[in-house]
Amino acid sequence: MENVIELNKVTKAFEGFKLENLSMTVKKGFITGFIGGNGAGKSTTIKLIMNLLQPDRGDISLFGLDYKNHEKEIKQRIGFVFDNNIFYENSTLLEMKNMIKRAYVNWDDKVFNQYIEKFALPLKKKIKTFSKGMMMKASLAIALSHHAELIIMDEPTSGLDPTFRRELLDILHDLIQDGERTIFFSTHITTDLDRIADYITFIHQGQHIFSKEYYKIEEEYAIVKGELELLDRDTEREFIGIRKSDYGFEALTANKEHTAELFGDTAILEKPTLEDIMLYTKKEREAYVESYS
Ligand SMILES: Nc1ncnc2c1ncn2[C@@H]1O[C@H](COP(=O)(O)OP(=O)(O)OP(=O)(O)O)[C@@H](O)[C@H]1O
Repeated sequence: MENVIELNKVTKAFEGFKLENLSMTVKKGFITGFIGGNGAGKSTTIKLIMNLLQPDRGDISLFGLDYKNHEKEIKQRIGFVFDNNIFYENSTLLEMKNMIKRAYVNWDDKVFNQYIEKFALPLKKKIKTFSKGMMMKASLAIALSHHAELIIMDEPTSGLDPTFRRELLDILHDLIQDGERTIFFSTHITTDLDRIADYITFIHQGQHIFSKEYYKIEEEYAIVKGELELLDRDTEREFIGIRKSDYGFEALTANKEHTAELFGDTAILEKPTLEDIMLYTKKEREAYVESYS
């Protein structure tokens, strides 16, 4: 399968934060959701992918090309939806569009006008009168109007109400139907991904935890619930993070089949949410740091 984005052992350090040896790929024709807690390094990774930041070490390629020799070509092929407002507030959307279109060889006014109609956006009102949802739709309309093969978005659904979010997710879903476009977007709202993501990439404190097909997560991970007597040094090794209470324990396993064999019907296995996986991973990493510091 073709990789549209490839990061190979990418490291980027800031004071107090290090994105370390990040290797990941984004597959052509699919939607990849990019998750991680606050400060995990999602925006930093997206900026590296967009060449808005340069790595200290490691290689980044898009469409099999590197920025050093192919920056212009790569940028033409990406539609980037920013997390904050890039528009001039006193301009109209029409004025902004006429300015931005000059940067793109394949700009297509017909496509732009279709999105303007679909999103019911006013072309001649000043941007400062736009709501957050309208602003997001305007960014999306612009990102989609130059026949970009790759759409990258940093937190596109944050701050949007549920109706707008739903609408945006439906649009993203429609966009990839021809198998030619690829979407990569970061989000805090992991339930959004249940609806549309084919792949999930998860980072935590600058470390890559996994990149997986969504359905594999359900196959491999489970929440396990049982009585405390089931836990000992051996069985605890089975888990990523354990929560104990007077009534029993709840834990996450990344080895569902083996766990099911080990505990038989003494424990209950349930389907985890992405939020569960993030929470237990955070717990495990914190416990590890605590015990070795
Ligand atoms: N230009 C910079 N200079 C110094 N530190 C930075 C810079 N950009 C980001 N950081 C730090 O890097 C860390 C990761 O930030 P980043 O914005 O990539 O995380 P994130 O996963 O997008 O978080 P959030 O979900 O909260 O937006 C943070 O601790 C942040 O303060």
